[in-house]
Amino acid sequence: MAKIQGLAARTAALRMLDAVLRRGETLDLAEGQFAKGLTPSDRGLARAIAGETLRWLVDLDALIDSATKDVLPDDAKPRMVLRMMLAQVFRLATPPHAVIATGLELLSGGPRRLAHGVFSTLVKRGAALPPVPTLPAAVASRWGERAGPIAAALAEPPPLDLALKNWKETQRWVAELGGVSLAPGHVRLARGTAVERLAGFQQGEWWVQDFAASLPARLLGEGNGRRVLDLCAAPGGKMLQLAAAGWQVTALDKSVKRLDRLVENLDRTGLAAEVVAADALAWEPTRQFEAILLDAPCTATGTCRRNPDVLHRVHARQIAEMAELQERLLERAARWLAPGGTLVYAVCSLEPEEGERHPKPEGLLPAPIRAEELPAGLLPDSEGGLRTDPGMLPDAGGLDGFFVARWRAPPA
Ligand SMILES: C[S@@+](CC[C@H](N)C(=O)[O-])C[C@H]1O[C@@H](n2cnc3c(N)ncnc32)[C@H](O)[C@@H]1O
Repeated sequence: MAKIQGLAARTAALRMLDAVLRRGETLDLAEGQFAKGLTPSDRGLARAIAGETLRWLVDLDALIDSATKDVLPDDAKPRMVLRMMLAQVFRLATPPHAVIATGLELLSGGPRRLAHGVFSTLVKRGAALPPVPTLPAAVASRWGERAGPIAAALAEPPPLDLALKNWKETQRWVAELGGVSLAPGHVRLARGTAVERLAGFQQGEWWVQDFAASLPARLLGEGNGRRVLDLCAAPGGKMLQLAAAGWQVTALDKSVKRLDRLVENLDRTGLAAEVVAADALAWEPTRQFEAILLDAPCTATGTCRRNPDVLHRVHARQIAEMAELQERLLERAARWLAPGGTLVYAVCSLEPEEGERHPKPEGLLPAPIRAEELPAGLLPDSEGGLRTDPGMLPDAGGLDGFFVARWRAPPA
């Protein structure tokens, strides 16, 4: 089978799509499972095919339905293969003959003629995708008036954001890497930049972190040696920011595998933190903290530009489950703050149930985020929380969707 060039990548992409759409797995997990044995370029291709198929799924299905007499079942293999074939032609500029050779091979023993016919009809007809992907109806309804701008931002994968260890060197890295900066300590590069070959990576001068993801730690300010608990810390982007800002960090996470990546990140950057592998729902600290950053587990719908699987596998049930877990984590974190200490809560979710709708944790006081603490173009909401979404800062390349809130423990 693997004799046809590029077939291995397509086979992996098909399995990844099946895992996301039928079993509700994340695209990252599916990639790790089905593309891990591929060459880096085949792995990149498999991810691109699966990612673009998920990003444009509604529009690809509309094209397929416009060219078939009988509607193909949603989960039938011919539909899945056709979605991939069209995504390659329309999004990845793959020549049709290469798409046909690999696509039909995936259907060996199946309705190849049907797939060939639908594909050729659409290509000959000059069919095209719309300029902006159509969101699944349930997602559009959840995101309400922000659905349009978010969908517009989804049309392309996002740029590459870096967080710098030393903020004072922002202009140096902007010049050296050829990027732009939206705030001190931030550099934005064009999408598709190969990270590991860039100057400063091996030396640990920066790490990859979406600009929105850098905002929660910024809202804790300078540490000056004070103790912060980074609760749910792995793989550690925010932990590195806190350590670089002079905090004495305790980084806790329950995933040993993700903590391995956190330790690698500490080694590469030469920053320090106490690392704790524990379940935050069971763990108890031996002393209180001057600050806590709770970057809670969430549905991650705010990362839809990079992870378009969230458009299809996150539903009301997952949102409700995450909201309940976040509530329990918030309750515990609130008890671990020293008098006068600050709690910053963050989620990379676009769902209000995981953000704005969480009540203030019992026993804490509001510590509203102020406009002057935020980068140009972003404002706090009327309650002093911060909401970002991919449709914001459109001229600068957008940013992930986050919700951030801040509270304070009463003084002693
Ligand atoms: C949003 S990610 C954290 C990202 C991280 N703060 C960063 O900046 O790189 C959420 C993390 O919560 C962890 N997690 C989920 N449930 C947990 C629990 N009960 N106790 C501790 N960690 C948990 C997951 O393993 C995951 O690493």
